[in-house]
Amino acid sequence: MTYILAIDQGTTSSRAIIFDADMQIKATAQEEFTQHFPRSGWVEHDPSDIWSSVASTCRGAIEKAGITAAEIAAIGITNQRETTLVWDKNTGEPIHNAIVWQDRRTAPFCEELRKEGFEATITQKTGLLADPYFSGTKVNYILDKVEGARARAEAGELLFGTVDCYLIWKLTGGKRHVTDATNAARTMLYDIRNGRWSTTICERFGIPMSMLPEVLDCAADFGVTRADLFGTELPILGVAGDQQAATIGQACFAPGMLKSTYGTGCFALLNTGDTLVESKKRLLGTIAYQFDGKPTYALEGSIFIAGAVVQWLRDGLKIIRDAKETQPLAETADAAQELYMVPAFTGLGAPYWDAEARGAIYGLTRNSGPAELAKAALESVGFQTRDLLEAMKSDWQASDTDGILRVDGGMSASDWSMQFLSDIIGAPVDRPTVLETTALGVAWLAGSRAGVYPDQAGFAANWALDQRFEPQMDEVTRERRYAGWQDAVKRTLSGR
Ligand SMILES: Nc1ncnc2c1ncn2[C@@H]1O[C@H](COP(=O)(O)OP(=O)(O)O)[C@@H](O)[C@H]1O
Ligand SMILES: O=P(O)(O)OC[C@H](O)CO
Repeated sequence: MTYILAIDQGTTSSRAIIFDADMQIKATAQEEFTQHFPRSGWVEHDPSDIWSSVASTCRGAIEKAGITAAEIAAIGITNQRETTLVWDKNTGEPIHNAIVWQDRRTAPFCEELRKEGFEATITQKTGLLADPYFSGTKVNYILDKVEGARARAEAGELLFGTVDCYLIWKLTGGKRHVTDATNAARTMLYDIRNGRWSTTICERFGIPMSMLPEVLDCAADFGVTRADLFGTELPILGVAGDQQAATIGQACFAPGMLKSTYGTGCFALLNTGDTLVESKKRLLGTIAYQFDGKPTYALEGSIFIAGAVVQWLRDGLKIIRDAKETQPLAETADAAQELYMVPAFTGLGAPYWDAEARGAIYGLTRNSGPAELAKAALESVGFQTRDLLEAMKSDWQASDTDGILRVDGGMSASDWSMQFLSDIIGAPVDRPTVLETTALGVAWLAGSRAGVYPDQAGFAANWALDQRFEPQMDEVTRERRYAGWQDAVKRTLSGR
């Protein structure tokens, strides 16, 4: 039997999944690791936690599957995007903790970039915005704050990488310093039109080009693992950032196809083919995937809080013990009460990009209780998705897919949430049988490159529907509820 090992290095946990020759999950191992919050709005990971959790989950998954490493044809890697690492080229030692995508510490530098009019250059070249979310300003921060770092970088002693790049460096024993085009596209340093690092942006950020990895296609030769790690050398043949890997796993290969992943946050990607759309609605332009040196572009809407609002009901309000309890609670909510919860816990992402906004609940009465709050929390995810889709519709009119939204991620298991989502966007929502689409996407990249999985058309044909949710809400109610949400958001924005 032949297997593929998919590594999914996420924000709060690392997962390793063994897929069999039929692309079915054979075994999974998962490990959470510590989040560091040194100050309000700062989020860091210890690079040794990232590495050790990946190494041990890989070994754990192999053991659980009851196979030997020699039966693995290839490894695929997918990862939390934008999170930034800088390490010493000679010792391999990181010079700072990894600065996580959620970290807001570089907001003042971003403000500076906006004021001097540099944001237009960033958007033109990278498709992104001058926001702390992306890697570039984080690299600049590390070079500024760690004593002697900039001089060491200029002397060619330091390397930068996103999480995929760091893992490849570790897995190959420091032999390869490479990344893939989708991860490069999230750095704010990569010119996604011309497929090369931008000298203009690197110069403005004071980042020497010698720090940057080589950029490869998503299915490519990323090197082989050290033989002592798993007992044999294994080729790494597929890499993609997690939201792009989910787009691939959902087989959104045709322009107009759209997926939305509901984990901690929500990330919607619309395939725009050869066209890099310049959003007028503050969505991001990015690379969906790159094969044979040719990028396929996407419009992306990023929402920072989706499933995390359910975690807040559990850990903050303590009105549920398990995420699943939200559904029966929401079902018993008083239909006459129309609460709106705007979960701007860490500001609002697309299309508002308001880092200063904070969460709010509107419409509370003496009769409002856990059921109404749970319902409002689940609805907030649907409303936020509608915001993204409205922005996408105005940026991209060429869709011939009837607006069908393919969903995945932990929260897509909630039927109630997916029905409300369909109701409020007024379009079908398709949930596939495999909810681990991120890992599947990257397993397919590696497996097809290794010659054990089907080609793109064969893989797309393999996509299987678990359930389609059709809109049941009448038009008048839909538009009244959405107007209520828009009003709630307007009242929540910081007005900066
Ligand atoms: N049945 C459910 N109903 C509502 N939310 C859920 C349900 N199951 C999981 N979630 C939410 O989904 C998220 C976990 O999804 P996952 O894809 O594992 O996220 P991540 O990869 O970002 O850690 C959590 O935030 C959790 O609150
Ligand atoms: O690790 P996740 O699933 O929270 O995904 C994080 C995204 O890649 C951030 O852009």
